[in-house]
Amino acid sequence: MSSSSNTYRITIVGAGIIGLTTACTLLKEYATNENLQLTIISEKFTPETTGDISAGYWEPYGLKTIDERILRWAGYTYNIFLSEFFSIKASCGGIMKVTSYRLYGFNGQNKDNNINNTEKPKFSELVRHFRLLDQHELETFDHLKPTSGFVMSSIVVEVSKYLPQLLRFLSQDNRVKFIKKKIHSLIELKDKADVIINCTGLASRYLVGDQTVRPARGQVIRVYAPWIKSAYSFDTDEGFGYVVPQSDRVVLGGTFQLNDWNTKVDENDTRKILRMCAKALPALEQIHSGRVDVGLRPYRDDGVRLEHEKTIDGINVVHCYGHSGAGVTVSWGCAKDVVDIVKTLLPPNSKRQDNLPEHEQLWRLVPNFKYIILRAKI
Ligand SMILES: Cc1cc2nc3c(=O)[nH]c(=O)nc-3n(C[C@H](O)[C@H](O)[C@H](O)COP(=O)(O)OP(=O)(O)OC[C@H]3O[C@@H](n4cnc5c(N)ncnc54)[C@H](O)[C@@H]3O)c2cc1C
Ligand SMILES: O=C(O)C(=O)CO
Repeated sequence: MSSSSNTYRITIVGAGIIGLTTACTLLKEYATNENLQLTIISEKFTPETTGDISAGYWEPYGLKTIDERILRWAGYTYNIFLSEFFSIKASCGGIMKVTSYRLYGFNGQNKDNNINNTEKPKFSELVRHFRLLDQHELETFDHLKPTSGFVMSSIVVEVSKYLPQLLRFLSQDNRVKFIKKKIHSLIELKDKADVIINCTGLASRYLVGDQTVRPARGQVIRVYAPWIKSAYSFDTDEGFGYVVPQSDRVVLGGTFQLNDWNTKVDENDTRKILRMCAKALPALEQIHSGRVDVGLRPYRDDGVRLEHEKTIDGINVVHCYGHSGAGVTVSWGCAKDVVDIVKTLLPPNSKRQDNLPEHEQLWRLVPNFKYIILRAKI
């Protein structure tokens, strides 16, 4: 399997949130493998990845089904992000805990028929402080007149601040190499890697010929609204809207347009997003400008593809793509499963360094990381 020097040559294609989270998890699991050579090849790096545009909000969204895998990945990711160690030490990595309100039904029409006043979303058991809103609380959103809703503690990851932290963490390890390049076929890597990890998102449509991966176009607006400190998502008569606070801007969304490849700003979408969000939070009617971003979520008909494939050319590939609107939400859970598969192909030569919780191990392995965080914080 590996080259004669028993070197473990692993190549990750894609440096979005999925690729970089996977790389960090690999370093944790192969902490004492001096024989590891990890190459990260990507056409684009932050801030040009899909995640950089995203609202970075924790909630499984934009998936045809929220199955056991999604719940397991999302729950694991939630705990990593909310662990004391991670949120304190990584706070300047753009990670925030937010109170989040989800409001169903608009003007009393409960369009989302499978949600009523008593039903909870599948992920309610995964999060802290989840509670259904009572009638009095629902009435405080009288401009929307929701029929039901809930409140919980969620997480916001400002990906354009977070990915640079992961890159710094990775670049502290001399086993890691970065290559900024577009590859046209995995065969190009055949004799250079023992295992390839495909984290190319929507581009997997071309790179591995998966025609079930399609764009789900998302447009968002970043506005200056410092009075908004909670997250809101809601139904309106024009669709699903959301308001997600980040460190110095608030992300207003959004659109979810399947098979729409347009990456240019659509002014009608901008006006619609502002109208929807102002229905939920009328003070937003004062907002007339912001930075508009467009991204193409990697939607996949059968959901996330996370599996090992031995190609006809004998290449070991572990695929991890198709996260649609939930790539941030499931990132650490997916990375763990990907690396568990890699470990069956290239067994790491040691167990964890001590019995620290998973997230502490990850960051404790590279003291500089904490230093980087503290330095960045200063
Ligand atoms: C508007 C919007 C809002 C969103 N909000 C949220 C949210 O609130 N919460 C959430 O969880 N998710 C959200 N998402 C979804 C989330 O952004 C994606 O699920 C996630 O970014 C996918 O990550 P990825 O690493 O798989 O793909 P990408 O970020 O697209 O990264 C793929 C990488 O592969 C590289 N690549 C592709 N092809 C090649 C090639 N041939 N050779 C070399 N490199 C290649 C690219 O350059 C890129 O670096 C949102 C998305 C959008 C568009
Ligand atoms: O727009 C998206 O993809 C989201 O996940 C919003 O939270």
